[in-house]
Amino acid sequence: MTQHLVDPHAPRDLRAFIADLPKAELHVHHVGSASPRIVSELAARHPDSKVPTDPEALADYFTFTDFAHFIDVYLSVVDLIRTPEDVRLLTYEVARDLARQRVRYAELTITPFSSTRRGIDERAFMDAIEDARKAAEADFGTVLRWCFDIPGEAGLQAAEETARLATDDRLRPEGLVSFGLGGPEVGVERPQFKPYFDRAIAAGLHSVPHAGETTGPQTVWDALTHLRAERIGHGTSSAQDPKLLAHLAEHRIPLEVCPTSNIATRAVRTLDEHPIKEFVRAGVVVTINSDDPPMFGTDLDNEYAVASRLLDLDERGLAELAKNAVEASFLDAAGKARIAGEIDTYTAQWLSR
Ligand SMILES: Nc1ncnc2c1ncn2[C@@H]1O[C@H](CCC(=O)c2cccc(C(=O)O)c2)[C@@H](O)[C@H]1O
Ligand SMILES: [Zn+2]
Repeated sequence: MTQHLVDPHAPRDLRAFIADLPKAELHVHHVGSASPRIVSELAARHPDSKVPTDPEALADYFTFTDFAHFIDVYLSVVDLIRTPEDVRLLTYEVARDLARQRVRYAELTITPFSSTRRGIDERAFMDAIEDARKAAEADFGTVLRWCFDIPGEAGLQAAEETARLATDDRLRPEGLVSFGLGGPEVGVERPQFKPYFDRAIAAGLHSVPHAGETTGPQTVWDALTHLRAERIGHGTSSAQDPKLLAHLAEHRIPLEVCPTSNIATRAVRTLDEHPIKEFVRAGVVVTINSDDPPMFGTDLDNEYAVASRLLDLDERGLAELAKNAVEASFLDAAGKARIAGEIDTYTAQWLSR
């Protein structure tokens, strides 16, 4: 495991509280969540791949010099997923890992363009993720929903394909709730994707683009104004623009904060320099997420432990963070009330021990 996983500063009993705290995760990538075991199994099936087959060697392979290097490694894992059975297995196992952390609801970001352009049939792809989603809910009680995102660097052809797969009633999966934009931000201006987000929003999907992860606050402004973002993936550079922070706070537009991701991709130098404190101080709604947990040597529980340290939170503060994610989710009202109730009951029982 790389150095990130165990946050040495979080008190032991808070980690015990976090482990069983019911949680929702809103910013976690499908391929990025493939466990070292799954990745090494897939790599063993494809000897031509540069991805190590040994889980230990994989930890070193998942150490990045910069964001571009992260994307290269990410795509080498995408290349391993070649059949609908690979997709179904990966999705079900990701759900198992989420359930182990008491994640009761997750919006998983999937990049269907990356799979269909690598030859996976689109109908078989949709059937595979839906089969896994229904099996996971039945077997683990974890509710999964999908975000389809455009790999922005792949340009408007990828945008067109992603919008088609997300809005064609013969193809779009039942679990699809949102539409995103991922990949490198440098040189990938957000306004060009407006027509595709307009089509997705018209089809009833929620807009949740990445923005401000590796570029400045203008990218976040563009995501808000041109793509009508309801939440922002990362939004890290928002802290550089007090007007943007005030806008996010006033309009209660949540940031999907992924602390360890920002360190692993070198978007932020150290956790102590992470702007999450500024977000909270400005009244911005913050949710805690893991992004690509095995690739960053972390998991959602560890991200909550990191947040407890950076924000000096006790159990009640952590429960509020968890409820922020439930409230910011696109789950129906009854589902939100159920999970928020589980959080309150669990926290009350813990504090009354
Ligand atoms: N922290 C992150 N920040 C941003 N994105 C993240 C993060 N974590 C994971 N991703 C995922 O990485 C993918 C990148 C895929 C990509 O750039 C690309 C470029 C050219 C061709 C192709 C192809 O498939 O042929 C793909 C995105 O789709 C996104 O879902
Ligand atoms: Zn992401």
